[in-house]
Amino acid sequence: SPGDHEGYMRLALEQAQKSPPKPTNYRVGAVLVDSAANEILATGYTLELPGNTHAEQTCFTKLARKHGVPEESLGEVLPAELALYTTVEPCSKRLSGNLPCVERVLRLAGSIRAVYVGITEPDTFVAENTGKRTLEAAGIPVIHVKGFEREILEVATAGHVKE
Ligand SMILES: Nc1nc(=O)c(N)c(NC[C@H](O)[C@H](O)[C@H](O)COP(=O)(O)O)[nH]1
Ligand SMILES: [Zn+2]
Repeated sequence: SPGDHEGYMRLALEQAQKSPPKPTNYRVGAVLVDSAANEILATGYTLELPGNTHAEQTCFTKLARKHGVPEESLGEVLPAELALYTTVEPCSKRLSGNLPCVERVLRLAGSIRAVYVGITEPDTFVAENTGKRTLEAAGIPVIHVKGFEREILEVATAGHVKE
């Protein structure tokens, strides 16, 4: 059932499968959950919204629009007990120079209480993703939901040239 960690990660993987394959990023899916109400607040997948957009970023953009606030002030209008599920851990650096999703999660640290990830980021684009350390230092645990690693990696890298 979607009410448990595996259920939400499966939903995030279903989102990732909608992402158009590209050699320069991963196909990622994310689900933002109000864990107190056990309700899904938003879903997102890489490139769902126009521009070079990430799955997690998309969840926040959608909610900001829904609440009529800029993404930076989303923390003021969101419920206080959220969980972010993302198939690949949030980025700590983006080769495009856009704001990493770890920074976007940190802005919502009062609401997002935990981040659930399917896999850590491979080192294809960024040698070392420092997101888990950064988030946990801010009091946001990053928890690995096991069992989807092969499927998530296959979907994430579908646009990459196979060696
Ligand atoms: N967690 C996560 N969600 C995404 O939706 C996505 N595309 C990535 N990808 C991480 C990867 O490190 C960056 O995609 C590259 O660093 C290129 O950066 P851009 O995406 O062009 O800003 N990671
Ligand atoms: Zn990102």
